[in-house]
Amino acid sequence: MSLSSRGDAASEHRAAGGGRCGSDRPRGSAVAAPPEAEEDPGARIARRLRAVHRAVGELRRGTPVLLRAPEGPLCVVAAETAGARGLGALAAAALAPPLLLLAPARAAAALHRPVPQGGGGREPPPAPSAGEPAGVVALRLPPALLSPEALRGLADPTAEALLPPQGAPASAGSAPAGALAAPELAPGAPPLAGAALALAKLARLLPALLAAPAAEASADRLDLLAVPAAWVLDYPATAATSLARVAEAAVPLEDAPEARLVAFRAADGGVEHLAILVGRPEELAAQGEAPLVRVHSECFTGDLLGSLRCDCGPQLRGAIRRMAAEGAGVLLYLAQEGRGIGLVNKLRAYRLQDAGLDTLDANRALGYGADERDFLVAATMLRALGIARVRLMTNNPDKLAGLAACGIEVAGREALRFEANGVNDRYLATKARRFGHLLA
Ligand SMILES: Nc1nc2c(ncn2[C@@H]2O[C@H](COP(=O)(O)OP(=O)(O)OP(=O)(O)O)[C@@H](O)[C@H]2O)c(=O)[nH]1
Ligand SMILES: [Zn+2]
Repeated sequence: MSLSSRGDAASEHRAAGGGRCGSDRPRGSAVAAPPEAEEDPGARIARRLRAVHRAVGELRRGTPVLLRAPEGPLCVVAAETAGARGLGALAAAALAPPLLLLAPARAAAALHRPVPQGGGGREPPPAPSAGEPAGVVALRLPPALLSPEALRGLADPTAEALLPPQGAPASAGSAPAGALAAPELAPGAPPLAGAALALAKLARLLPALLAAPAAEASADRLDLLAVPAAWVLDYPATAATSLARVAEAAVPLEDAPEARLVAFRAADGGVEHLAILVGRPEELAAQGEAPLVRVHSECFTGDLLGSLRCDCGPQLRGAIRRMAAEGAGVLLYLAQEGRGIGLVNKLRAYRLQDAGLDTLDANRALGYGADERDFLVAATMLRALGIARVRLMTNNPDKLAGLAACGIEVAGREALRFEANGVNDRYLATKARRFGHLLA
Protein backbone atom coordinates (compact mmCIF):
# COMPACT_ATOMS: atom_id res chain seq x y z
CA MET A 1 0.00 0.00 0.00
CA SER A 2 1.31 3.39 -0.87
CA LEU A 3 1.80 5.59 2.16
CA SER A 4 2.21 8.74 0.21
CA SER A 5 -0.79 11.02 -0.11
CA ARG A 6 -2.90 11.23 -3.23
CA GLY A 7 -0.86 13.16 -5.72
CA ASP A 8 -3.92 14.57 -7.45
CA ALA A 9 -5.43 15.97 -4.30
CA ALA A 10 -2.39 17.60 -2.78
CA SER A 11 -4.02 19.56 -0.01
CA GLU A 12 -3.39 23.25 0.31
CA HIS A 13 -2.99 22.63 4.00
CA ARG A 14 -0.16 20.17 3.42
CA ALA A 15 1.40 22.48 0.91
CA ALA A 16 1.29 24.97 3.73
CA GLY A 17 3.54 22.89 5.95
CA GLY A 18 1.62 19.86 7.32
CA GLY A 19 3.43 16.64 8.16
CA ARG A 20 6.54 18.14 9.69
CA CYS A 21 8.43 16.92 12.75
CA GLY A 22 8.89 19.42 15.56
CA SER A 23 10.22 22.90 15.09
CA ASP A 24 11.72 23.85 11.78
CA ARG A 25 11.92 27.50 12.64
CA PRO A 26 14.70 29.47 11.05
CA ARG A 27 17.36 30.44 13.55
CA GLY A 28 17.94 34.11 12.99
CA SER A 29 19.87 36.56 15.08
CA ALA A 30 16.59 38.10 16.17
CA VAL A 31 15.84 35.03 18.24
CA ALA A 32 19.31 33.75 19.12
CA ALA A 33 19.49 32.17 22.57
CA PRO A 34 21.64 33.92 25.12
CA PRO A 35 24.86 32.14 26.12
CA GLU A 36 24.46 29.95 29.17
CA ALA A 37 27.02 28.81 31.70
CA GLU A 38 27.99 25.15 31.85
CA GLU A 39 24.95 23.28 33.09
CA ASP A 40 23.64 19.74 33.10
CA PRO A 41 21.65 19.40 29.83
CA GLY A 42 18.58 17.97 31.57
CA ALA A 43 18.53 20.79 34.08
CA ARG A 44 19.01 23.35 31.32
CA ILE A 45 16.09 21.97 29.32
CA ALA A 46 13.81 21.88 32.35
CA ARG A 47 14.78 25.45 33.25
CA ARG A 48 14.01 26.72 29.75
CA LEU A 49 10.69 24.91 29.61
CA ARG A 50 9.69 26.17 33.04
CA ALA A 51 10.49 29.75 32.09
CA VAL A 52 8.22 29.54 29.03
CA HIS A 53 5.53 27.77 31.03
CA ARG A 54 5.57 30.61 33.56
CA ALA A 55 5.39 33.19 30.77
CA VAL A 56 2.33 31.37 29.41
CA GLY A 57 0.72 31.66 32.84
CA GLU A 58 1.48 35.38 32.99
CA LEU A 59 -0.13 36.00 29.59
CA ARG A 60 -3.20 34.04 30.60
CA ARG A 61 -3.45 36.17 33.75
CA GLY A 62 -3.29 39.38 31.72
CA THR A 63 0.19 40.32 32.92
CA PRO A 64 2.83 41.58 30.47
CA VAL A 65 5.91 39.50 29.73
CA LEU A 66 9.30 40.65 28.46
CA LEU A 67 10.60 38.71 25.46
CA ARG A 68 14.39 38.93 25.39
CA ALA A 69 16.73 38.98 22.42
CA PRO A 70 20.05 40.67 21.62
CA GLU A 71 18.17 43.50 19.83
CA GLY A 72 16.50 44.42 23.09
CA PRO A 73 13.36 43.27 24.85
CA LEU A 74 9.80 43.43 23.59
CA CYS A 75 7.11 43.81 26.24
CA VAL A 76 3.89 41.98 25.31
CA VAL A 77 0.45 41.50 26.80
CA ALA A 78 -2.33 39.35 25.33
CA ALA A 79 -5.25 41.29 23.86
CA GLU A 80 -7.68 38.63 25.09
CA THR A 81 -6.73 38.86 28.76
CA ALA A 82 -5.27 42.35 29.24
CA GLY A 83 -7.08 44.39 31.84
CA ALA A 84 -6.44 47.93 33.04
CA ARG A 85 -3.52 46.78 35.24
CA GLY A 86 -1.85 44.85 32.44
CA LEU A 87 -2.20 47.77 30.05
CA GLY A 88 -0.85 50.10 32.72
CA ALA A 89 2.21 47.90 33.25
CA LEU A 90 2.82 47.73 29.50
CA ALA A 91 2.59 51.53 29.26
CA ALA A 92 5.05 51.87 32.16
CA ALA A 93 7.55 49.57 30.41
CA ALA A 94 7.09 50.90 26.87
CA LEU A 95 9.81 52.98 25.22
CA ALA A 96 7.50 53.71 22.24
CA PRO A 97 3.75 53.58 21.53
CA PRO A 98 2.51 49.99 21.53
CA LEU A 99 1.51 48.12 18.38
CA LEU A 100 -1.16 45.45 18.08
CA LEU A 101 0.30 42.24 16.62
CA LEU A 102 -2.13 40.06 14.70
CA ALA A 103 -2.08 37.18 12.25
CA PRO A 104 -2.71 38.43 8.70
CA ALA A 105 -6.28 37.14 8.45
CA ARG A 106 -7.31 38.82 11.68
CA ALA A 107 -5.50 42.05 10.74
CA ALA A 108 -7.37 42.15 7.43
CA ALA A 109 -10.65 41.78 9.30
CA ALA A 110 -9.72 44.54 11.75
CA LEU A 111 -8.72 46.88 8.92
CA HIS A 112 -11.69 45.88 6.74
CA ARG A 113 -9.34 45.39 3.79
CA PRO A 114 -6.72 42.93 2.63
CA VAL A 115 -3.23 43.32 4.08
CA PRO A 116 -0.19 43.05 1.81
CA GLN A 117 1.40 39.56 1.73
CA GLY A 118 3.80 39.50 4.62
CA GLY A 119 1.69 42.21 6.19
CA GLY A 120 4.64 44.39 7.09
CA GLY A 121 5.97 41.59 9.33
CA ARG A 122 9.74 41.25 9.24
CA GLU A 123 10.08 37.89 10.87
CA PRO A 124 9.02 34.55 9.38
CA PRO A 125 6.24 32.84 11.32
CA PRO A 126 7.20 30.49 14.14
CA ALA A 127 7.29 26.74 13.57
CA PRO A 128 3.69 25.80 14.39
CA SER A 129 2.50 28.00 11.54
CA ALA A 130 5.39 27.45 9.19
CA GLY A 131 4.14 27.87 5.67
CA GLU A 132 0.81 29.42 6.62
CA PRO A 133 -0.01 32.72 4.88
CA ALA A 134 3.08 34.41 6.12
CA GLY A 135 3.92 36.73 8.90
CA VAL A 136 2.65 38.89 11.63
CA VAL A 137 0.93 42.19 10.99
CA ALA A 138 1.41 45.18 13.28
CA LEU A 139 -1.32 47.80 13.67
CA ARG A 140 -1.14 51.24 15.21
CA LEU A 141 -4.06 51.94 17.50
CA PRO A 142 -5.60 55.30 18.35
CA PRO A 143 -5.98 55.90 22.12
CA ALA A 144 -9.70 55.05 21.95
CA LEU A 145 -8.80 51.47 21.06
CA LEU A 146 -6.30 51.01 23.88
CA SER A 147 -8.94 49.67 26.25
CA PRO A 148 -9.45 46.05 27.32
CA GLU A 149 -12.85 45.86 25.60
CA ALA A 150 -11.64 47.30 22.30
CA LEU A 151 -8.60 45.01 22.29
CA ARG A 152 -10.75 41.95 22.84
CA GLY A 153 -12.97 43.03 19.98
CA LEU A 154 -9.98 43.44 17.69
CA ALA A 155 -8.59 40.04 18.69
CA ASP A 156 -11.76 37.98 18.58
CA PRO A 157 -13.79 37.51 15.40
CA THR A 158 -16.64 36.10 17.45
CA ALA A 159 -16.88 39.16 19.69
CA GLU A 160 -19.55 41.68 18.92
CA ALA A 161 -18.34 43.91 16.10
CA LEU A 162 -16.86 46.98 17.72
CA LEU A 163 -15.66 48.53 14.52
CA PRO A 164 -18.05 49.06 11.64
CA PRO A 165 -16.40 49.03 8.21
CA GLN A 166 -14.50 52.20 7.49
CA GLY A 167 -16.79 54.86 6.09
CA ALA A 168 -19.97 53.13 7.22
CA PRO A 169 -22.04 55.36 9.45
CA ALA A 170 -22.01 54.14 13.06
CA SER A 171 -25.40 55.63 13.62
CA ALA A 172 -27.56 58.21 11.92
CA GLY A 173 -26.04 61.67 12.08
CA SER A 174 -22.68 60.68 13.56
CA ALA A 175 -19.28 60.73 11.90
CA PRO A 176 -18.04 57.47 10.39
CA ALA A 177 -16.84 55.32 13.28
CA GLY A 178 -13.75 54.31 11.35
CA ALA A 179 -12.64 57.91 11.13
CA LEU A 180 -12.73 58.27 14.88
CA ALA A 181 -11.14 55.07 16.04
CA ALA A 182 -9.65 52.98 13.31
CA PRO A 183 -6.48 50.94 13.54
CA GLU A 184 -3.82 51.64 10.91
CA LEU A 185 -1.28 49.38 9.30
CA ALA A 186 2.18 50.03 10.81
CA PRO A 187 5.14 49.94 8.41
CA GLY A 188 6.64 46.85 10.03
CA ALA A 189 6.29 44.40 12.89
CA PRO A 190 8.96 44.33 15.61
CA PRO A 191 11.66 41.64 15.30
CA LEU A 192 10.19 39.49 18.08
CA ALA A 193 6.60 39.59 16.78
CA GLY A 194 6.72 35.94 15.68
CA ALA A 195 7.84 34.80 19.13
CA ALA A 196 5.08 36.93 20.68
CA LEU A 197 2.39 35.23 18.60
CA ALA A 198 3.94 31.84 19.35
CA LEU A 199 3.71 32.54 23.09
CA ALA A 200 0.01 33.46 22.80
CA LYS A 201 -0.59 30.23 20.89
CA LEU A 202 1.20 28.21 23.57
CA ALA A 203 -1.16 29.88 26.03
CA ARG A 204 -4.07 28.78 23.80
CA LEU A 205 -5.15 32.42 23.68
CA LEU A 206 -6.13 34.33 20.58
CA PRO A 207 -2.86 35.18 18.80
CA ALA A 208 -3.20 38.93 19.29
CA LEU A 209 -0.88 40.96 21.51
CA LEU A 210 -0.12 44.52 22.35
CA ALA A 211 3.64 44.95 22.13
CA ALA A 212 6.18 47.69 22.78
CA PRO A 213 9.97 47.85 22.97
CA ALA A 214 11.14 48.06 26.57
CA ALA A 215 14.31 48.47 28.60
CA GLU A 216 15.95 45.44 30.22
CA ALA A 217 15.59 47.14 33.58
CA SER A 218 11.80 47.24 33.29
CA ALA A 219 11.62 43.55 34.21
CA ASP A 220 12.99 44.26 37.69
CA ARG A 221 11.44 47.68 38.01
CA LEU A 222 7.91 46.45 37.21
CA ASP A 223 8.32 42.87 38.45
CA LEU A 224 7.70 41.40 34.98
CA LEU A 225 8.74 37.94 33.91
CA ALA A 226 11.40 37.92 31.19
CA VAL A 227 12.05 34.99 28.87
CA PRO A 228 14.32 34.61 25.84
CA ALA A 229 12.32 34.63 22.60
CA ALA A 230 14.37 31.68 21.34
CA TRP A 231 13.16 29.52 24.22
CA VAL A 232 9.55 30.31 23.29
CA LEU A 233 10.06 29.27 19.68
CA ASP A 234 11.86 26.09 20.74
CA TYR A 235 9.30 25.13 23.40
CA PRO A 236 7.11 22.67 21.40
CA ALA A 237 10.05 20.57 20.23
CA THR A 238 11.89 20.78 23.54
CA ALA A 239 8.79 19.80 25.51
CA ALA A 240 8.02 16.92 23.16
CA THR A 241 11.49 15.42 23.37
CA SER A 242 11.54 15.76 27.17
CA LEU A 243 8.43 13.60 27.67
CA ALA A 244 8.94 10.85 30.22
CA ARG A 245 6.76 8.08 31.65
CA VAL A 246 5.38 9.12 35.03
CA ALA A 247 2.59 6.66 35.86
CA GLU A 248 1.04 3.45 34.64
CA ALA A 249 -1.99 1.35 35.60
CA ALA A 250 -4.32 -1.33 34.26
CA VAL A 251 -7.63 0.23 33.19
CA PRO A 252 -9.98 -2.41 31.77
CA LEU A 253 -12.17 -0.82 29.10
CA GLU A 254 -15.64 -1.84 27.97
CA ASP A 255 -14.25 -2.58 24.51
CA ALA A 256 -10.82 -3.80 25.61
CA PRO A 257 -10.63 -5.47 29.03
CA GLU A 258 -6.86 -5.94 28.66
CA ALA A 259 -5.97 -2.26 28.58
CA ARG A 260 -3.33 -0.24 30.42
CA LEU A 261 -2.77 3.49 30.59
CA VAL A 262 0.71 5.02 30.59
CA ALA A 263 0.99 8.73 31.37
CA PHE A 264 3.76 10.93 29.97
CA ARG A 265 4.81 14.35 31.27
CA ALA A 266 7.22 16.97 29.93
CA ALA A 267 10.14 18.27 32.00
CA ASP A 268 8.35 21.50 32.96
CA GLY A 269 5.48 19.58 34.56
CA GLY A 270 3.29 20.80 31.75
CA VAL A 271 0.55 19.12 29.82
CA GLU A 272 0.32 15.31 30.05
CA HIS A 273 -0.30 12.85 27.22
CA LEU A 274 -1.57 9.28 27.56
CA ALA A 275 -0.86 6.00 25.85
CA ILE A 276 -3.67 3.43 25.96
CA LEU A 277 -2.10 0.03 25.50
CA VAL A 278 -4.38 -2.80 24.40
CA GLY A 279 -2.85 -6.25 24.94
CA ARG A 280 0.96 -6.40 24.64
CA PRO A 281 1.96 -4.25 21.65
CA GLU A 282 5.50 -3.81 23.03
CA GLU A 283 6.04 -7.57 22.71
CA LEU A 284 4.94 -7.48 19.07
CA ALA A 285 7.36 -4.64 18.46
CA ALA A 286 10.17 -6.55 20.19
CA GLN A 287 9.53 -9.42 17.75
CA GLY A 288 9.95 -7.02 14.84
CA GLU A 289 6.24 -6.72 14.01
CA ALA A 290 4.44 -3.43 13.46
CA PRO A 291 1.54 -3.07 15.93
CA LEU A 292 -1.67 -1.17 15.20
CA VAL A 293 -1.24 2.41 16.37
CA ARG A 294 -3.72 5.29 16.51
CA VAL A 295 -2.48 8.85 17.11
CA HIS A 296 -5.61 10.53 18.45
CA SER A 297 -5.85 14.21 19.32
CA GLU A 298 -8.05 14.96 22.29
CA CYS A 299 -11.58 16.09 21.47
CA PHE A 300 -13.60 16.84 24.60
CA THR A 301 -16.78 17.41 22.63
CA GLY A 302 -16.54 14.35 20.40
CA ASP A 303 -14.72 11.84 22.64
CA LEU A 304 -16.51 12.59 25.89
CA LEU A 305 -19.83 14.21 25.02
CA GLY A 306 -20.58 12.38 21.79
CA SER A 307 -20.78 15.59 19.74
CA LEU A 308 -22.04 15.02 16.22
CA ARG A 309 -19.99 17.91 14.81
CA CYS A 310 -16.94 15.71 14.20
CA ASP A 311 -15.97 12.05 13.82
CA CYS A 312 -13.65 11.82 16.84
CA GLY A 313 -15.85 9.75 19.15
CA PRO A 314 -16.48 6.94 16.64
CA GLN A 315 -12.78 6.99 15.68
CA LEU A 316 -11.69 6.67 19.32
CA ARG A 317 -14.00 3.80 20.18
CA GLY A 318 -13.59 2.21 16.75
CA ALA A 319 -9.81 2.16 17.01
CA ILE A 320 -9.87 0.57 20.45
CA ARG A 321 -12.36 -2.06 19.26
CA ARG A 322 -10.13 -2.91 16.28
CA MET A 323 -7.07 -3.23 18.52
CA ALA A 324 -8.98 -5.48 20.90
CA ALA A 325 -10.18 -7.64 18.01
CA GLU A 326 -6.61 -7.98 16.76
CA GLY A 327 -5.29 -8.59 20.28
CA ALA A 328 -2.91 -5.62 20.55
CA GLY A 329 -2.42 -1.98 19.74
CA VAL A 330 -1.55 1.46 21.09
CA LEU A 331 -3.77 4.51 21.10
CA LEU A 332 -1.88 7.70 21.88
CA TYR A 333 -4.32 10.15 23.40
CA LEU A 334 -2.64 13.50 22.86
CA ALA A 335 -3.49 16.75 24.63
CA GLN A 336 -3.92 18.58 21.33
CA GLU A 337 -7.56 19.64 21.61
CA GLY A 338 -8.96 21.34 18.53
CA ARG A 339 -6.00 20.39 16.31
CA GLY A 340 -3.78 22.20 18.79
CA ILE A 341 -5.76 25.44 19.27
CA GLY A 342 -7.42 24.43 22.54
CA LEU A 343 -11.05 23.91 23.49
CA VAL A 344 -11.96 27.58 23.95
CA ASN A 345 -10.70 28.47 20.49
CA LYS A 346 -12.38 25.40 19.02
CA LEU A 347 -15.69 26.67 20.39
CA ARG A 348 -14.96 30.01 18.74
CA ALA A 349 -14.15 28.17 15.51
CA TYR A 350 -17.52 26.41 15.76
CA ARG A 351 -19.25 29.81 16.03
CA LEU A 352 -17.47 30.90 12.86
CA GLN A 353 -18.45 27.65 11.14
CA ASP A 354 -22.06 28.26 12.10
CA ALA A 355 -21.67 31.63 10.36
CA GLY A 356 -20.52 29.94 7.15
CA LEU A 357 -16.74 29.37 7.33
CA ASP A 358 -15.38 25.85 7.00
CA THR A 359 -13.15 24.24 9.63
CA LEU A 360 -9.93 25.39 7.94
CA ASP A 361 -10.92 29.01 7.33
CA ALA A 362 -12.37 29.26 10.83
CA ASN A 363 -8.97 28.44 12.33
CA ARG A 364 -7.32 31.04 10.12
CA ALA A 365 -9.91 33.69 10.96
CA LEU A 366 -8.94 33.22 14.61
CA GLY A 367 -5.30 33.80 13.66
CA TYR A 368 -4.30 30.15 13.98
CA GLY A 369 -2.95 27.79 11.34
CA ALA A 370 -5.24 25.16 9.83
CA ASP A 371 -3.55 22.49 11.96
CA GLU A 372 -1.23 23.50 14.79
CA ARG A 373 -0.15 19.98 15.74
CA ASP A 374 3.11 18.29 15.13
CA PHE A 375 3.76 14.65 15.79
CA LEU A 376 7.07 14.73 17.64
CA VAL A 377 5.07 14.12 20.81
CA ALA A 378 3.70 10.88 19.34
CA ALA A 379 7.10 9.76 18.06
CA THR A 380 8.73 10.35 21.46
CA MET A 381 6.03 8.34 23.23
CA LEU A 382 6.25 5.47 20.75
CA ARG A 383 10.02 5.29 21.13
CA ALA A 384 9.67 5.27 24.92
CA LEU A 385 7.33 2.29 24.52
CA GLY A 386 9.89 0.51 22.35
CA ILE A 387 7.80 0.86 19.19
CA ALA A 388 9.63 2.11 16.10
CA ARG A 389 7.43 0.50 13.36
CA VAL A 390 3.69 0.96 13.19
CA ARG A 391 0.56 0.28 11.19
CA LEU A 392 -1.12 3.65 11.55
CA MET A 393 -4.89 3.96 11.83
CA THR A 394 -5.65 7.25 10.15
CA ASN A 395 -7.11 8.97 7.11
CA ASN A 396 -4.79 11.94 7.53
CA PRO A 397 -1.73 11.95 5.26
CA ASP A 398 -0.04 14.54 7.50
CA LYS A 399 0.10 12.02 10.31
CA LEU A 400 1.82 9.49 8.07
CA ALA A 401 4.33 12.06 6.87
CA GLY A 402 4.74 13.64 10.31
CA LEU A 403 5.52 10.38 12.10
CA ALA A 404 7.87 9.30 9.33
CA ALA A 405 9.65 12.67 9.53
CA CYS A 406 10.12 12.01 13.25
CA GLY A 407 11.81 8.68 12.60
CA ILE A 408 8.92 6.25 13.10
CA GLU A 409 8.62 3.72 10.29
CA VAL A 410 5.06 3.60 9.00
CA ALA A 411 4.75 0.07 7.67
CA GLY A 412 1.10 0.46 6.64
CA ARG A 413 -2.04 2.54 6.90
CA GLU A 414 -5.38 1.32 8.21
CA ALA A 415 -8.31 3.53 7.23
CA LEU A 416 -10.59 4.66 10.06
CA ARG A 417 -13.69 5.96 8.29
CA PHE A 418 -17.20 6.38 9.58
CA GLU A 419 -20.28 7.44 7.67
CA ALA A 420 -21.32 11.06 7.92
CA ASN A 421 -24.05 11.48 10.53
CA GLY A 422 -26.12 14.29 9.01
CA VAL A 423 -24.35 16.95 11.14
CA ASN A 424 -20.67 16.39 10.33
CA ASP A 425 -21.12 15.98 6.55
CA ARG A 426 -19.58 19.33 5.65
CA TYR A 427 -16.76 18.85 8.16
CA LEU A 428 -15.81 15.50 6.60
CA ALA A 429 -16.11 16.91 3.09
CA THR A 430 -13.75 19.76 4.04
CA LYS A 431 -11.24 17.30 5.51
CA ALA A 432 -11.19 15.44 2.20
CA ARG A 433 -11.19 18.49 -0.06
CA ARG A 434 -8.93 20.92 1.77
CA PHE A 435 -6.78 18.75 4.07
CA GLY A 436 -6.41 15.91 1.56
CA HIS A 437 -7.80 13.29 3.95
CA LEU A 438 -8.15 9.85 2.43
CA LEU A 439 -11.89 9.52 2.88
CA ALA A 440 -13.05 8.39 -0.56
N1 LIG B 1 -9.95 23.60 15.26
C1 LIG B 1 -10.85 22.63 15.09
N2 LIG B 1 -10.57 21.42 15.59
C2 LIG B 1 -11.47 20.45 15.38
C3 LIG B 1 -12.68 20.65 14.70
N3 LIG B 1 -13.35 19.49 14.68
C4 LIG B 1 -12.58 18.59 15.33
N4 LIG B 1 -11.45 19.16 15.74
C5 LIG B 1 -10.30 18.59 16.43
O1 LIG B 1 -9.59 17.79 15.53
C6 LIG B 1 -8.85 16.83 16.27
C7 LIG B 1 -9.14 15.51 15.67
O2 LIG B 1 -8.55 15.47 14.45
P1 LIG B 1 -8.15 13.99 14.09
O3 LIG B 1 -9.40 13.16 14.04
O4 LIG B 1 -6.79 13.74 14.69
O5 LIG B 1 -7.44 13.60 13.25
P2 LIG B 1 -7.52 13.88 11.85
O6 LIG B 1 -6.52 14.94 11.56
O7 LIG B 1 -8.94 14.14 11.45
O8 LIG B 1 -7.01 12.52 11.21
P3 LIG B 1 -7.52 11.04 11.43
O9 LIG B 1 -6.34 10.31 11.98
O10 LIG B 1 -7.88 10.57 10.10
O11 LIG B 1 -8.67 11.05 12.38
C8 LIG B 1 -9.33 16.89 17.68
O12 LIG B 1 -8.36 17.56 18.46
C9 LIG B 1 -10.61 17.70 17.58
O13 LIG B 1 -10.86 18.44 18.74
C10 LIG B 1 -12.93 21.95 14.19
O14 LIG B 1 -13.93 22.22 13.55
N5 LIG B 1 -11.99 22.90 14.42
ZN1 LIG C 1 -13.87 15.93 17.49
